[in-house]
Amino acid sequence: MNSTFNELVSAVAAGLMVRSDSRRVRSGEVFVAVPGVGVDGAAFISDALERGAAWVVGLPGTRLPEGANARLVEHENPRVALGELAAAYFKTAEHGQKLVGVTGTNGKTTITYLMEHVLTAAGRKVGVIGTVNYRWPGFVLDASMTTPDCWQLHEIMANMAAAGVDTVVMEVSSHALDQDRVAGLAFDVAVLTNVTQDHLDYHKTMDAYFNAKARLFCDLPRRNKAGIVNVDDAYGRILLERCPQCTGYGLYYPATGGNGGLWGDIVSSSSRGLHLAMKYGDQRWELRSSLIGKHNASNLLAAQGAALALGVKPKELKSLEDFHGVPGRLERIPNAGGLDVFVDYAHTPDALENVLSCVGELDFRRLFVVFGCGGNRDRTKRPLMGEAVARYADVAILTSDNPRNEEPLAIMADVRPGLARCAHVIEDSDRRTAIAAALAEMRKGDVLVIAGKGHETYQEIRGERHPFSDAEVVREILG
Ligand SMILES: CC(=O)N[C@H]1[C@@H](OP(=O)(O)OP(=O)(O)OC[C@H]2O[C@@H](n3ccc(=O)[nH]c3=O)[C@H](O)[C@@H]2O)O[C@H](CO)[C@@H](O)[C@@H]1O[C@H](C)C(=O)N[C@@H](C)C(=O)N[C@H](CCC(=O)O)C(=O)O
Ligand SMILES: Nc1ncnc2c1ncn2[C@@H]1O[C@H](COP(=O)(O)OP(=O)(O)OP(=O)(O)O)[C@@H](O)[C@H]1O
Ligand SMILES: N[C@H](CCC[C@H](N)C(=O)O)C(=O)O
Ligand SMILES: [Mg+2]
Repeated sequence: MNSTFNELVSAVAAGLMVRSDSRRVRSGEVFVAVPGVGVDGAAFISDALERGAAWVVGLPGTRLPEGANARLVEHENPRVALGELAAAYFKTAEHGQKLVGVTGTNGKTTITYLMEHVLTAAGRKVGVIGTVNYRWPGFVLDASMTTPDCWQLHEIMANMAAAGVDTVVMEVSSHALDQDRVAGLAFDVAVLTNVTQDHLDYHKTMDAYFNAKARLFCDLPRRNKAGIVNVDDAYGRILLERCPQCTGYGLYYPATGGNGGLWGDIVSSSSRGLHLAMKYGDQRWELRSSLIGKHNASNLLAAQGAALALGVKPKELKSLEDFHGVPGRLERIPNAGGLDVFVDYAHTPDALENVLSCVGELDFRRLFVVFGCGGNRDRTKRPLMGEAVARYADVAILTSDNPRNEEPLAIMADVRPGLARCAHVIEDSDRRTAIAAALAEMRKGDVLVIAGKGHETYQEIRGERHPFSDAEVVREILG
């Protein structure tokens, strides 16, 4: 029997459970057949029916097997249907939470931490969903993905609402946008950091990658919500042309004239941090931060722009001066050896360029960089990551990141051409002994950046996650 989507929404709002994995369906429930990236959920409709599904949502043209005792709802996008059903089940729109989405190749996690800090200081109760974890006051859940799947997302927001969270700040990955994981959510503020090479294994072209990110902004103008877009980035400028209602942010306002948008001037930048001067309309204010590097100046601007859009006053932004860093992002690892060691999450060419150019400006003798590239992800970024390292490193130690299901030595071979211009390269596919080799080679006055895995507490090899932390390994070796 065919039924309408509205009938189903009402039933779900009244407590009917929805599943997108046939293996989890129980008697009387709804099965949404999602056309997946790997497989087509429609192939599991029979399985769902055998387990007692009473409703099936599928693409137009979906047929139920002869004699099936279930109601069929056709929907042109079952992923969007799933999001709307999740919103109905968890009553997402009724929570009245403000929702901020941060997208872009690099800087998302950093900006969500900065926003959590400044909004909390301004008296909000904040929940954060992103790469490191999903958290709100009194709760921390392990994150398996940067942007969880749609049902889990609505469920987390409902749990946050029950705990009194009034503002949710989340990272929205390009995969999530492409797969409608944020369907059924209404963003109040969306932020674009930058679009540089990553994830071409999935999106194939930079334009497709950008267009996935741009989807976060499409619906904002219609609902009169705010977009905060980095105009120092070429794709950011394209987005601002497409959505001129968005607010641009950028560094170097004296050079641009500083009209419109939020502009930040780097008054000074050193190993002790940043001193920024902001201009927003006719308002001006300054900020000092212990975060270092131009990329963090940009992240600070983005966080301030989004906070302003949520009604935070410029003078309340001062609380950012007490923010002292994100786990695994240029995190200094104090050690008994007294060596300058940083762990960072740079795993794209642009992130390496940014973090190494910023460390490169510090006062040191030689720069050591331990890095590798993730397996089963964009192969074409590998030599470019090598080139970024070669531009700055005196000694490059090429090793494994998360090889996943690829051969570690094959991944390293993809990176190697990029390192051609680096005078001193050490190769060791074992990340622990690679770090040990770097530490053994270092002398006082040298600095080491261990890039790529940041906060991660595992290494994924042949599909299995083994406990591994760059920071712990340094402490184990140096005491
Ligand atoms: C390639 C990719 O992104 N896949 C994601 C996608 O999978 P999918 O829905 O297409 O799943 P599928 O395996 O093709 O199956 C299709 C449907 O059949 C169903 N099924 C399957 C088997 C069965 O017996 N019965 C059944 O009903 C499945 O439940 C699913 O609904 O949707 C799933 C639900 O949201 C995600 O969990 C899954 O993420 C995979 C695990 C993943 O590793 N994704 C990574 C690449 C990712 O998304 N990373 C980003 C971070 C990127 C960044 O740093 O910027 C992230 O947000 O974490
Ligand atoms: N604004 C920025 N521009 C370029 N590189 C940046 C910027 N901010 C941070 N980075 C670099 O990128 C790394 C990752 O930063 P962060 O975790 O904030 O980004 P992300 O977008 O959340 O990444 P992911 O997609 O992996 O979750 C940092 O460790 C740093 O090396
Ligand atoms: N969210 C990122 C994390 C990459 C982290 C890096 N350590 C790697 O494994 O490549 C991704 O899925 O591309
Ligand atoms: Mg992140």
